[in-house]
Amino acid sequence: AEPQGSRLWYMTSDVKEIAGKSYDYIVVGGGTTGCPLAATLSQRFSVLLIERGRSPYGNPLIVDKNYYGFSLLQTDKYTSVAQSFTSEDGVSNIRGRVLGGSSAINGGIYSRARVDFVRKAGWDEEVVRDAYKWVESKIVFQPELTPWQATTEFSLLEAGILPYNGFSLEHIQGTKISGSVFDECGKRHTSADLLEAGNPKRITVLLDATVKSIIFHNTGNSNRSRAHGIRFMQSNGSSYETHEAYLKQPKDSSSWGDVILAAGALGSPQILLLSGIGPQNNLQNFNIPLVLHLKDVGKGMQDNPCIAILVDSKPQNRSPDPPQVVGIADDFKIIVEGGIIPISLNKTRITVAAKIAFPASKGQLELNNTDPRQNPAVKFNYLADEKDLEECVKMGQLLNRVAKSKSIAFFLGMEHQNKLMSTGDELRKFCRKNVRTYYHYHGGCAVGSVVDKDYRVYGVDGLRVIDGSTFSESPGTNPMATLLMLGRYQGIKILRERETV
Ligand SMILES: Cc1cc2nc3c(=O)[nH]c(=O)nc-3n(C[C@H](O)[C@H](O)[C@H](O)COP(=O)(O)OP(=O)(O)OC[C@H]3O[C@@H](n4cnc5c(N)ncnc54)[C@H](O)[C@@H]3O)c2cc1C
Repeated sequence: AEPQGSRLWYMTSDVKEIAGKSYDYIVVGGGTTGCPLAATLSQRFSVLLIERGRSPYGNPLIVDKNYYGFSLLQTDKYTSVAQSFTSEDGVSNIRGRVLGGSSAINGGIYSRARVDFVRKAGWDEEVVRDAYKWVESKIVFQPELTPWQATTEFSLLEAGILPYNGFSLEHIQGTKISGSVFDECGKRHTSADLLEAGNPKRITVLLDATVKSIIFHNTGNSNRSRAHGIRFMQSNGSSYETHEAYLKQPKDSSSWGDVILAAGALGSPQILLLSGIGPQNNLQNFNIPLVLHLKDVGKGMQDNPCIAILVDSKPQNRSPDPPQVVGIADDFKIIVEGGIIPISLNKTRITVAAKIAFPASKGQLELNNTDPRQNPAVKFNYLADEKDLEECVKMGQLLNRVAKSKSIAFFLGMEHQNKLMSTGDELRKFCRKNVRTYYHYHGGCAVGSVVDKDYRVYGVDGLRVIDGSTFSESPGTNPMATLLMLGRYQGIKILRERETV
């Protein structure tokens, strides 16, 4: 068993211990959405939560704010807590690979989605509110501003991002201090901490195990396939050594549980494809037997285009400082944050970065090999749509105003030194050349095209996807809060569904 402090639920890295066992629910991916989902389902059902990465507990790269950003620098192919990938656009990016998922490596900003996003999603507003509050009572904190964050706050106000809204978890126009998953002692609380709110006797966490595919059986007379279990391997073991775990199958099939993919915007479409669900031609290229031709798996991939300015003129050795203050500008279309980010083990840069909240450009994800541990091929088509390019110009103008603010000059002890772009043409060129990620990528298993409004995969039984891959558009604000909420929300919905069976 893995070290887990005083935690009561069972956690192991021994794949053989789990092989052959059956559970009411199998949640694939112990990330931002998967942990609250597993915790909630465990209130009544046995749950296997299977995660390809290791434990976050006791790892300073994850839990200690002083090491914020270091986990993004130290990536390797199969075991580091962050896995790097480069999209086909040539932009380098990161995904979480640890219990807690990307909530264990991210900037920690916690901000609820607006009510219009919730309404458009068709969610029950009261259950959403309760689910947000459930998360917030456990892992969300009001930050005390660091000197650089206080400077960011003043510079955003000087740049005209008004009004000043003080501390707020809501997504409101202007400048606000946001919630954070770092507590007052600088300790990060990941989604894994939410497992403590479940029933420990019914949760089994299998770490260091990568799911290769879903096991399907044909049901009854119909030709419909039903998920029956999963195939998995030791994450750093041989891909030829495969194990299986199953869903319990009580006599009454109406009380069967589900395999639920919560493997993130890259992981969930990848597992569907590896399991034979997706566009036929992509599966044929890799000789994967077709279970269901579902053309939209991997479609609609989006990443919010970002541009950033370096505020300091050269690398220094400051303490890393994740964002605490957010500017929400241009009628919610632009989000701005500042941070101090390590660029090597002893050098940092001070940055202010802005993202396009609702990009129009979309791309796609495809398999490029059949190893579930490797990244699939993904293209986001950053700024391909002219509207995104024009929004990027506005972001550039806004960042220029922030960089030239008196607050930043005061913090640095001098005027901003770096050359700023000013004309539309210069900024367009700058955007095209320097577009990068804000790490808020999503899509690939969108509601309405791959999963239905209950997050069940179309055309098969016993299989759902619940995570960032299901977003057909960005929540506008930082997505973590809404994904934590979504795990809890869908868990509650499933429990309620089962009550009526
Ligand atoms: C560097 C960075 C900074 C960010 N900053 C912020 C921020 O400050 N605020 C904010 O709101 N958002 C932020 N985000 C975005 C946010 O963290 C993500 O959108 C969100 O965490 C995604 O949640 P998810 O549940 O969809 O996926 P994840 O949390 O990534 O979870 C997916 C899990 O599935 C596991 N998995 C994948 N494939 C398999 C497999 N085959 N078998 C077993 N397990 C598998 C992964 O290891 C991972 O643990 C940031 C993201 C990054 C990367």
